[in-house]
Amino acid sequence: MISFAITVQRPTLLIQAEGVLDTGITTLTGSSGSGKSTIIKSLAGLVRPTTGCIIRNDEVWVDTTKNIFLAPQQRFVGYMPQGNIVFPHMSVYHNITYSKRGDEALLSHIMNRLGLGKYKDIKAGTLSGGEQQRVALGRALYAKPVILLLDEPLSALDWNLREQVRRDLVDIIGEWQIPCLWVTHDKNEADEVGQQRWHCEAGQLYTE
Ligand SMILES: Nc1ncnc2c1ncn2[C@@H]1O[C@H](COP(=O)(O)OP(=O)(O)OP(=O)(O)O)[C@@H](O)[C@H]1O
Repeated sequence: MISFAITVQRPTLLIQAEGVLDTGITTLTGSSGSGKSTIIKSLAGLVRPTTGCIIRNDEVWVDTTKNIFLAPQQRFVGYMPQGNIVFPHMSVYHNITYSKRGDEALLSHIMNRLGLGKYKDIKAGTLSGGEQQRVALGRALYAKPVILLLDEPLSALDWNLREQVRRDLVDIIGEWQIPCLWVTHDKNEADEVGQQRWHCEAGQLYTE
């Protein structure tokens, strides 16, 4: 379980967010510029909150009153950013094993589960959008994440691919039994995948 209560001061916006992430998918919707990526990046350790704390079970990731800030690599989060999600010139194998945290057994399980075995030595940049999405998820899972942070995981895909990839992501996340924060612009997508729903507006996080 991850609990947090943070603020992040941006030049034009104060972002205030408080919540608890437990096993299962929590979706985060909100208009452009409302603060969604800032919240996800704060959990990943890529943004330093101005004030507040982030705690996973008994481990303090951030406590600004005590000047505690755990670096991203110490948090073991699986983070899938928006946009270009694979290293295009690296093979699927090297993309997935990038974190060096997993082992052969986990690699083989991920390859099979995501249907990537036959692409192992292929350059990731040559794969289709949906296949690249699976490679990115494979890389996140190989890091043995304690939480998955997905920033618009379907936005780069063609419409006809989205439903299948969405179903695959939901199934796999369910099997891994970890918390997942899934950012999306699409309210229908949020309805379909989320057990818990959050919404961000003008920097303020609301539970729906
Ligand atoms: N590194 C940064 N430095 C300064 N301001 C930033 C930085 N990153 C984001 N912001 C500002 O913080 C606000 C929230 O941005 P954020 O990217 O979190 O929004 P978002 O809800 O994810 O938007 P989108 O849906 O368009 O990705 C915006 O006003 C943005 O300009």
